[in-house]
Amino acid sequence: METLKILNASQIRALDAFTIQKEGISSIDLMERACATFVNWFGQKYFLNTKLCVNIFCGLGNNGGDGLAIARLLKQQGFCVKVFVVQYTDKTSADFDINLKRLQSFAKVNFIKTVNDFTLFSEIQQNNIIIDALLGAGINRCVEGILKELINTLNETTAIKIAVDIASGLFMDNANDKEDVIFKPDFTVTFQLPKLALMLPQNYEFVGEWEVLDIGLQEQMINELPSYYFYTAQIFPKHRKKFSHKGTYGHSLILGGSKGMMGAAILSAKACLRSGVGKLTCYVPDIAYTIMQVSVPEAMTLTTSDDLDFISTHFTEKDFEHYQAIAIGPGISTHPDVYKMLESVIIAATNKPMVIDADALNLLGTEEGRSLLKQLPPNTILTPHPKEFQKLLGLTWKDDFDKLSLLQQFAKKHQIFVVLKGYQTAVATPEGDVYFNSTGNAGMATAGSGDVLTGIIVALLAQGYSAKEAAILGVFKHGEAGDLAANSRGQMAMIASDIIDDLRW
Ligand SMILES: NC(=O)C1=CN([C@@H]2O[C@H](COP(=O)(O)OP(=O)(O)OC[C@H]3O[C@@H](n4cnc5c(N)ncnc54)[C@H](O)[C@@H]3O)[C@@H](O)[C@H]2O)[C@@H](O)CC1
Ligand SMILES: [K+]
Repeated sequence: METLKILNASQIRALDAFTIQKEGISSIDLMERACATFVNWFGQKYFLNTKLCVNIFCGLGNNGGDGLAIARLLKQQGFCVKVFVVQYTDKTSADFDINLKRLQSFAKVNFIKTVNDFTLFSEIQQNNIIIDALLGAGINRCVEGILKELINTLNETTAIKIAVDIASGLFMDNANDKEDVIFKPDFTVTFQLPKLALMLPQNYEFVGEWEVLDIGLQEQMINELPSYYFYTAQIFPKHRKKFSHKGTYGHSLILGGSKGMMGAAILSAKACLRSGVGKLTCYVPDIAYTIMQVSVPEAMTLTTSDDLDFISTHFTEKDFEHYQAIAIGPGISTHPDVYKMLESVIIAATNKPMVIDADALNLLGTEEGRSLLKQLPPNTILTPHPKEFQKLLGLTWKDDFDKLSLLQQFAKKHQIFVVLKGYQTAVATPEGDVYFNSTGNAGMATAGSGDVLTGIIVALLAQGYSAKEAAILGVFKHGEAGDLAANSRGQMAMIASDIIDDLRW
C-alpha cells in the first residue's frame, strides 16, 4: 500500500527546516525548487495555451515569495505574466524580499494598497489565469481588510484559479468559520504532502481539484513524524497462487434482503463474487429464494423456512462455522424481528471477520441498537454514510473536523474499523488512524453503490485479508471501478451494477 502521510502546518515547517539543514541549502533554494516544480506542472497543463495571461497575486510571506519566483520562472518560459503584490502590512519575509529583487530586475510589479488599486487588474478575462500566492501555510487568523476585499473580487472573476500550496484564507488543520472569506480555486497545487483541509467535504469549494507536487523534502523525517492521517495513493491486491483452488480463497456469507429490497443483497453478492472469493453463500428470506438463485447462479442460497418477508432467524455460532467472513445489512429492513436477528449474529460471530452495512447500521443507530455496539467483535468493519454515522453516534457534529475527531474516537472506543463513505471516504482504524481514499467520483452517489462495497469487503475478509487491508483495499478498488465506469459512460449514467462490471483486480 502506498500512502502519503498528512502532516500539520507546524510539522511541515519543521520538515522544511530539516531538509534545509540536512541538504546544506538555504531556504531560498528550497523555495526555488518548489517553484520550479510548480512551473513545470503549470507548463505541462497550459503549454499550448499561449494567449492566456497569468495574473499572480502575492502576499508578503513565503507564499508570496513563491508567487514572485513562479512569476519570474513563467516569464522566462515565455508566458505573459502580470504580478500584483498586496501591501497589507509592512512586514515581509526574507525570501519574499529576495524574490522581489530578483523579479524586479526584469519585470514590472504592481503594488496594491487600497481597493482603488484594483483597477490595475480590472481586465482579467475568462480565459486568463489567476494564481493565488497571497497566504499559505502561515495563516493563523481569518483574512480581513484589503486581503478580504481582494479575495472576494478575485472569486467573482471567471478566470481559471490556481492556489499555490493552499487557498488563501483556508486553515490547514482546523475549521474555518462559515463567514470566513477564502479564495475559491479550480486547482490547489500543494507541496510535498496533502493537507487535512483538502480531505474534508466542507472545504470543497476552497480546494477544487488538487494535486501534490514532490519538492524533495526529506523522506526520513516524513517517516518519523507522527500522524493519524494518511492518503491512500495506490494499493495492490495479493497475487493468487498457481496451485490454488476455491477453498484457498475462503467462503463468504452474506445475510441480506427482504421483500422489495432483494436488489441490495444481489448487488453485494455479485460484487463479492467479482472480488476473488472462493465460495459465497447468501442467506435470504424464504420469499427470495428463487430470486437469489436465478440472479446469482454462482452463489449458494440458504433461506428461512417461515414464509416471512425478512430474515428473522436466531443464529448461533454453529451456523457460521463454515464461513470465513460475514456481511450483514444490505436490504434486510428495520423490522423489530430483524433487530433480534442482528443481535444474534453479533453475539454468534465473535471470532468471525464481519462487515456491517445499510439497514443493520440503521438498527444499530437506535437507542436500543447503540447498546449493542459494545458487543461488536473487535475489528468488525462498519460502513456508514454520514447520516448512518450520525445515528450510530446519537449526536451530530459542528463541522467536518469535529466529525473526523468523533469518527476517530468512535473507532477507538469500540475497537472497530469505520468506513465513513463519501468523496475521499475516510477509513478509521481501532488505533484512531484515518486513511482517506483517493479513488471514486460523484457518479457513485447512486442506489446500491454501498451494497457493492460491502460485497467487495466481505470477499477480501474471506480471503484472509486483515480487516484493515480489506477496508482500505475494498474502498480503493470500489472507487477505482467507479472511475472506470464514469470514464466509459459518464457519471450521470452510472448505476451500481456498472461498478461491479468494472471491477478489475
Ligand atoms: N518554508 C519553506 O521552506 C517553504 C515554504 N513554502 C511556502 O511558504 C508558505 C508558508 O509561508 P509563511 O510561513 O511565510 O506564511 P504565509 O506566506 O502563508 O503567510 C505569511 C504571514 O502572514 C501572516 N498572516 C497569517 N494569517 C494572516 C491573515 N489572515 N492575514 C494576513 N496575514 C496573515 C503571518 O504572519 C504569516 O507568517 C507555504 O504555504 C509555501 O507556499 C514553499 O516555498 C516551499 C518551501
Ligand atoms: K495560496
